[in-house]
Amino acid sequence: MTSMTFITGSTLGNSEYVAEHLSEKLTEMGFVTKIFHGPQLSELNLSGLWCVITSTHGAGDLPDNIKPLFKQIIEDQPDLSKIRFGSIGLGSSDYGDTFCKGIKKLDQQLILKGAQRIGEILKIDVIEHENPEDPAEEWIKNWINLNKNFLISCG
Ligand SMILES: Cc1cc2nc3c(=O)[nH]c(=O)nc-3n(C[C@H](O)[C@H](O)[C@H](O)COP(=O)(O)O)c2cc1C
Repeated sequence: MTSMTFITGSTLGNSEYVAEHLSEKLTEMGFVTKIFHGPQLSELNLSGLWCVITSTHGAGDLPDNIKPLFKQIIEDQPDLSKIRFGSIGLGSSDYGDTFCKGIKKLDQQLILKGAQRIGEILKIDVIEHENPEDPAEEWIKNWINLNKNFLISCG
């Protein structure tokens, strides 16, 4: 059975709802999922599939609950080369240049530490999408397809 780790950063809960929704969908497809809301690096298995979902707050900042993980990734320099991941950002285009800047920062650090991003970052504009779960569900179906060969090799 394939495992998927969801990691969220959230202030108001929207990113957490998206993770919970996607986790349910993947469970229906036979995945074993785990969700971590603002985890410490030490809690995470540094291999396999990750889906990182975070909003942006302040002036392009990550939410407070995922700042410790972001800092640990920069400072502890973990080897993330056994991770394949997807990135989802929630933000509002009202914020102009800082639209979805949080996920861009985190995504960049994961790649710098050797993790391989599959597919493009999904940036969900909450102005356009009253239910961010909808574009996220579409995206993850495509993302699973992009990982098909890897999933087959996992058995
Ligand atoms: C005080 C505040 C600052 C925000 N700053 C940004 C920002 O700089 N860029 C952005 O894309 N969205 C920004 N947003 C929008 C949030 O990212 C958006 O509302 C998102 O759905 C919140 O998700 P969450 O509940 O998971 O934190 C901001 C929202 C608030 C309330």
